[in-house]
Amino acid sequence: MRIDVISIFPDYLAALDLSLIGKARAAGLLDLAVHDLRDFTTDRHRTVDDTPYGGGAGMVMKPEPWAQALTAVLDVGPDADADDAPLSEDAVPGSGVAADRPVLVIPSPAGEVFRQATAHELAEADHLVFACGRYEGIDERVAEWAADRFAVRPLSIGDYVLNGGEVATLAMIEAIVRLIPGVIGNPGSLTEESHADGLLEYPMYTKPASWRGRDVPDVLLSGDHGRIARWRREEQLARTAARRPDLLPPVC
Ligand SMILES: COc1ccc(Cn2ccc3ccc(-c4cc(N)[nH]n4)cc32)cc1
Repeated sequence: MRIDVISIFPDYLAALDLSLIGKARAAGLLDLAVHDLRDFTTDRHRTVDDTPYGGGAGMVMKPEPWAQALTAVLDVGPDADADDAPLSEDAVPGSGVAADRPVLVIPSPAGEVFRQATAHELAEADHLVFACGRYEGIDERVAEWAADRFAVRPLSIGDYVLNGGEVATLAMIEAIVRLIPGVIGNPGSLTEESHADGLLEYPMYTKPASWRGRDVPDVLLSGDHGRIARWRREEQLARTAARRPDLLPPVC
């Protein structure tokens, strides 16, 4: 997988050099590059923003630097040798993730909510491009213009407002890249975590068996794997009902 990130704060993405993602890059499981949007401006002040048409507070990101940057990442990414053949249909119809069309993720408070299912979908893509906006956002015409060459996906990581797209991009890249085979040492853990089966994960314990007067549930020390599995499922359902009733499967 190839990932390109475009931002006016490229240092914000330095965390992508660390830990599992850093190791995946070193192992050749992931090809990732971060680009400074200001490198795609042409004026002396490297201007990326201007006042909003129609008035209103704040500034809006100018479209041309984005068009220059997005064109550049298409020319260096895995699509670079793509001939001018018409873009293929979606690999999964309606998914927006086509066999050879790069996905342009635009973090936005106005985007579709990014969920674990979205992470699985985007982990199948060959090329992801993240456009990290700042100010009040990016001129709307960029997403319209980009739709000819990208599957454009405005995505939100939750119903709260950040100052820009970088934190959302870090969260989404981490959620996506950990699903790539070989990135996580123990892939079995991917199937037992929250949201993997639609429910919240069960409580976890490790040594010591008794800690400050609090004991690990006896069932987990019983060695009865069937009983342990049943207890864990009951705990998942109880925890999900208490904290995220919206995730509970419908009662038939
Ligand atoms: C018009 O209202 C606003 C619009 C944008 C902003 C700040 N901002 C600028 C770019 C950008 C990209 C993503 C996000 C974001 C994503 C999530 N889930 N929360 N916040 C926020 C962003 C403030 C206000």
